[in-house]
Amino acid sequence: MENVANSPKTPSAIAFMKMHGAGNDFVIIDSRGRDAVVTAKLAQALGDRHRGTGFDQLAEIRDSQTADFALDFWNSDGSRAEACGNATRCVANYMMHDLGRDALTLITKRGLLRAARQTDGRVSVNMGHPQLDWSEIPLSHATDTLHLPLAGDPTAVGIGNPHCVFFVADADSIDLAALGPGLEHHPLFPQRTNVEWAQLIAPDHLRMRVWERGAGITLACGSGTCATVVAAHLRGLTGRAVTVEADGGTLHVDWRDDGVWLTGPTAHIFDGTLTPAFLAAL
Ligand SMILES: N[C@@H](CCC[C@H](N)C(=O)O)C(=O)O
Repeated sequence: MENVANSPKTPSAIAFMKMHGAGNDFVIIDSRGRDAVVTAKLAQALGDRHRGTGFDQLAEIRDSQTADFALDFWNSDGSRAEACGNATRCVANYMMHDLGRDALTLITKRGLLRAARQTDGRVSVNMGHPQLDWSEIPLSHATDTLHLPLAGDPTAVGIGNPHCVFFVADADSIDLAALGPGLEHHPLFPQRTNVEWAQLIAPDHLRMRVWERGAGITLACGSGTCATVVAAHLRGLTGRAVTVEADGGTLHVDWRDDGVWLTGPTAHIFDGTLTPAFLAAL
């Protein structure tokens, strides 16, 4: 991918939107009708909460031949992500307003996804079928993904991106900053992993906290919420339709025959422009 600062095609200023879904916050750049402008360097610089805008993920909207639009994701450390449920819901809502529709399709590294606005204004996305085989998640070697060979007996689930889900008695007592980095970089996960700690409240209700790969502690994680409900159901703790309380808000997951549906609130907070000086300094 070309470097923003060095590309002759790079706009001298780049417009962006700031959005969040249950406190999981995003910068969105709409690159429909032009070449992509986001690079790892731009994501890293912009993700700095003091010298940039700060965000958990940066998403770039692209033209697509096969869906209403395409979406690429970067974490705040500059790494790419295959999936981001909450950013997908936020962008889908913006695009549904833009296109005057209540439903649409989009393409991510995860594949073709469907999104729809509910009558109460919440936005749902079908995140596809979960990956349960060690090689798909991926793990570094063949092992039982329902009971990983790690202290705390977590479950691994792929939602296009890797997740490691622990079931604990009290999610609020977990020191995310102390445990997250070691698990994210554990050799069992060759592409690193997102980590969730979930507490059972009822068979249709969980409390969940998260350490995100490439972003650290975040207030919610859509794909992590999907992975948690899949893991909880497979371990016999919950049904397939579960409300999940994250630190930043409430999300709902329904694991249906056509895939895992994630539903929740979205918010468009403000719009801004990256200045020529910021872009030139990259
Ligand atoms: N916030 C996300 C997940 C973002 C990507 C993740 N950090 C990764 O690297 O896989 C969500 O809402 O799904």
